[in-house]
Amino acid sequence: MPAPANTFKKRLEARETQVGLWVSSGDASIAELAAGCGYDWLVIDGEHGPNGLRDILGQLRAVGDKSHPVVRVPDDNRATIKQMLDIGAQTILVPMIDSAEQAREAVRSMLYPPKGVRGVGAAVARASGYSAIGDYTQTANETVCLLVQVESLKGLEALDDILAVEGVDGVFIGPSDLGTDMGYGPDAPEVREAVTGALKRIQEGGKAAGVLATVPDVAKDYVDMGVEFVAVGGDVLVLRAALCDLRAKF
Ligand SMILES: O=C(O)C(=O)C[C@H](O)[C@@H](O)CO
Repeated sequence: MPAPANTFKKRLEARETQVGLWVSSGDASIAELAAGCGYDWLVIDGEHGPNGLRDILGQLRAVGDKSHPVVRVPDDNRATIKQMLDIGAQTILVPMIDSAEQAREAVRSMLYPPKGVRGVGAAVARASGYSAIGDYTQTANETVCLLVQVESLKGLEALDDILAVEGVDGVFIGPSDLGTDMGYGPDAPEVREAVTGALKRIQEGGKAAGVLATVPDVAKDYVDMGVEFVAVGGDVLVLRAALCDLRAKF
């Protein structure tokens, strides 16, 4: 029996637009709740959310097959990527990618030899159903999905080289980090122009493009552009706004 198909990856390859949500709370109940709201994908945020390996494991179990969990790792550390894949993440989002070399190393971390350097331990891991999936090691390379974040001026300069890296399935432009590097907030017109231009370059470069927009009208613009994976908000941001709005009514 082969590794389970990655429906998110297949839809990226079909150039469909998938609507997602950032889940930064680190809470499995909120992840489970969000998974039932119709989002095609959910970022389980291991970079800025209070998420360790077991926290992410709990959120993967809570999301189940109700949505597609995209695990954002803290950085491009090879061992961390291996651990997230072994607990069952199929799609990994790697932040702060500034060069093609970094992107190539991230690809190698995702794949079993000879194409990569992912350590073989799936027999005792959730990814293979604790060995229920007998052919996991032989088939997993085709089902994992690597998304890299380009979110600095240096990364934008290297974007064409990053787009040429085989094994990168999608490139996400991070408005907050890119904007800060540019000297602006994420919603500044200068940042929106840079983000939009980068997204078009990604698509022209043959990769799936991704972005986060917490302002609905901006998110709609990206969906209308045909951006392939668009996060339209975050659990923490939406919850706080709703709680403040409710309190203001009394
Ligand atoms: O730079 C960005 O924007 C992102 O990478 C997304 C943020 O990190 C996310 O936490 C929302 O603020």
